[in-house]
Amino acid sequence: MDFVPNAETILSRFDDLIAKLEADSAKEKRGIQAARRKAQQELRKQERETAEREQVLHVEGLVKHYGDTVAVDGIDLAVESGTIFGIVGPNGAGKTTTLSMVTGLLRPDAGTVTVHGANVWKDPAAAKRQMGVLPDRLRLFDRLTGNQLLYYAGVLRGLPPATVRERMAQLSTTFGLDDALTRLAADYSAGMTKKLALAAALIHSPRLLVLDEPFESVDPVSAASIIEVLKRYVAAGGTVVLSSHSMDLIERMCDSVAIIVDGSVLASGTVDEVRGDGSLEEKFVELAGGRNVVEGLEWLHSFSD
Ligand SMILES: Nc1ncnc2c1ncn2[C@@H]1O[C@H](COP(=O)(O)OP(=O)(O)OP(=O)(O)O)[C@@H](O)[C@H]1O
Repeated sequence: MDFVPNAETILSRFDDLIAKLEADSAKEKRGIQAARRKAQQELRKQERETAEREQVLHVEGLVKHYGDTVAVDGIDLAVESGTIFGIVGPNGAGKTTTLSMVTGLLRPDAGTVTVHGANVWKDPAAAKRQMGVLPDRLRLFDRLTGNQLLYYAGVLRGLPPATVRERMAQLSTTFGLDDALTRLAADYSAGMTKKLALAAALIHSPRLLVLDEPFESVDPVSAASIIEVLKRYVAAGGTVVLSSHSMDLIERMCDSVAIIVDGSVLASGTVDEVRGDGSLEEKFVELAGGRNVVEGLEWLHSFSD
């Protein structure tokens, strides 16, 4: 006779089965949770690495005093690779002082600057190797010709002479300097000097370009060529930090912007974030304290002769 389990036995088997399923699923759940934790750790690690890799320039707490004048008052900046970062601000705001400290030309009173992880003041050789710099009020060796200046800029950066000559030819054509290269730098116009210095800053194809007012004195056609060169450079992974008084150029070419007033960053972010609903110029005027009221110049309206 076949054994027929009674209802109690059947219930008890169901309970066993449910308990087993619950134990299995708890075990499975623990396994899945552990796998998720591992994936999350991996993701955080990747995010950290990406953030470190992408931050080409990191400026923290930069300060510079000239006697009683506080030129730079605790500036922080973070610039990602493959972007153009614009610095704007009124005259005397501290832009040149900031960029001079970023490039290792001026020692800060406080703060740190790192370029691709290299501290500009602790490991200047490693940091400067990665930078191309167009300083403000630049002085060229003006008894040299344009050709000689570009050649020395290239070989001093360790490039083979043949490579330097090839790049010189391409840069001078791009910047419209072909006819000027045999002339002494002393005889260059302000705009030509700027373009020659920019070519010298680019010749070793640095990872980071720091350009203090690259468009000052430059004609619109040359400015368009410079913008084109810079855009292609960042598309290939290069990074540009530049200062300018042209809000139009900054809006057209920059990914991010910082507005500096009285040595402090009053706004920074993407160009869209900073300008909000208005134009960048409106935001600039608002943060810089508005336009000066012109009074007391009536004498200028009556002529002395
Ligand atoms: N070598 C110096 N000695 C004394 N004061 C200085 C020196 N260099 C700059 N300053 C002062 O530091 C402040 C910031 O000057 P900085 O040249 O950085 O301004 P900026 O934003 O580049 O101005 P601009 O748009 O006119 O070029 C100004 O008050 C300036 O007078």
